[in-house]
Amino acid sequence: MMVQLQKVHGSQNQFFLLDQTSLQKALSTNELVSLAQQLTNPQNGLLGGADGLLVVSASQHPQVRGRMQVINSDGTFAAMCGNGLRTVGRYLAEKYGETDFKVETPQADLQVSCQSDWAPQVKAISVEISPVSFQDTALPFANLGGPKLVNQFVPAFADELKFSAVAVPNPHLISIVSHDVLTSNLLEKLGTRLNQPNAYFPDGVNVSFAQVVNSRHLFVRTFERGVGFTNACGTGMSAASLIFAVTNPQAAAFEQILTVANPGGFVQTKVHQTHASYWIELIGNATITHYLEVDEAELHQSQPDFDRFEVTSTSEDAAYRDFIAQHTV
Ligand SMILES: N[C@H](CCC[C@H](N)C(=O)O)C(=O)O
Repeated sequence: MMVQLQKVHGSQNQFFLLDQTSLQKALSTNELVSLAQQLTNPQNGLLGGADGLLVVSASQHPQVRGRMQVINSDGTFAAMCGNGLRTVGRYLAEKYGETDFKVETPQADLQVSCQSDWAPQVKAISVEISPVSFQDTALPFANLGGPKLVNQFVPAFADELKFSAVAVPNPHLISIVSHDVLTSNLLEKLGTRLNQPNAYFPDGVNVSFAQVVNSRHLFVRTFERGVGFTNACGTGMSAASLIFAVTNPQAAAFEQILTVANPGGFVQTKVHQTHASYWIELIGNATITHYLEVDEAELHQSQPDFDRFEVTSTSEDAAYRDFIAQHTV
């Protein structure tokens, strides 16, 4: 039986998307991991590979439209994916003809809301990034001087930078840096080191450097856990927005739309503070670049033959790139 997958991106953070409910026999966890690693491989994957595989399945939770699982290109599962949730949100909105609903993720059912198109063929989705925790056990992290790390020097990581660690709920290490540090090789060195066996982040960590352009505009680069450098990391940009708001009270950034640029374009964030907790709204594109048709049996193969995938390109990626070129921030 022929089934359809999508290749999608949020701010050029690229994924394959598979709806398990479209299969006669859902893929097992091992099959999903193997498929993710092969599809996304930049050398011999499909369409130049991707940063991960988004797996949609039915949710057993009431009033929830579907469930999202995130598999990084190295085969590890992630607790959350902001750019990916926007594309899953669009997929479910079009599947069910709805604009506002919740999507089940490992730690929370999160709100998704379709926005007005940012431009012709540039669909925009708002997603809830939550839960947020600064607790060491939530990332987890250790050996960083206590159960929380907020805006502290960490000489073991870099001589003159302050770092914050936060789970949204996937793990993030954030530093607000100068343009020179942002463009140095420090991010790659630190990201690589903290995603190999290390004394601080046993499960790895997404590492982001954020440059403050002004009080409503950041630029964020991320070295992702389980992937490496990506064009954008939705949870990384959300976490960086939170750290900016928390550590720069004079900017009065809470409840304000922030523009967060990245190598793949830009998104908008809004950091919400409710009593002693936070959540972040992430708004950005949800672009379908290709539709893929393949016999379901191929997906169950240990080494799928990508020549058997019928690929149809859309014109959405060109529309997105035009939009970004006209709105470079
Ligand atoms: N690499 C991340 C998952 C993907 C996050 C990123 N692509 C996003 O848009 O949030 C992790 O293992 O925590």
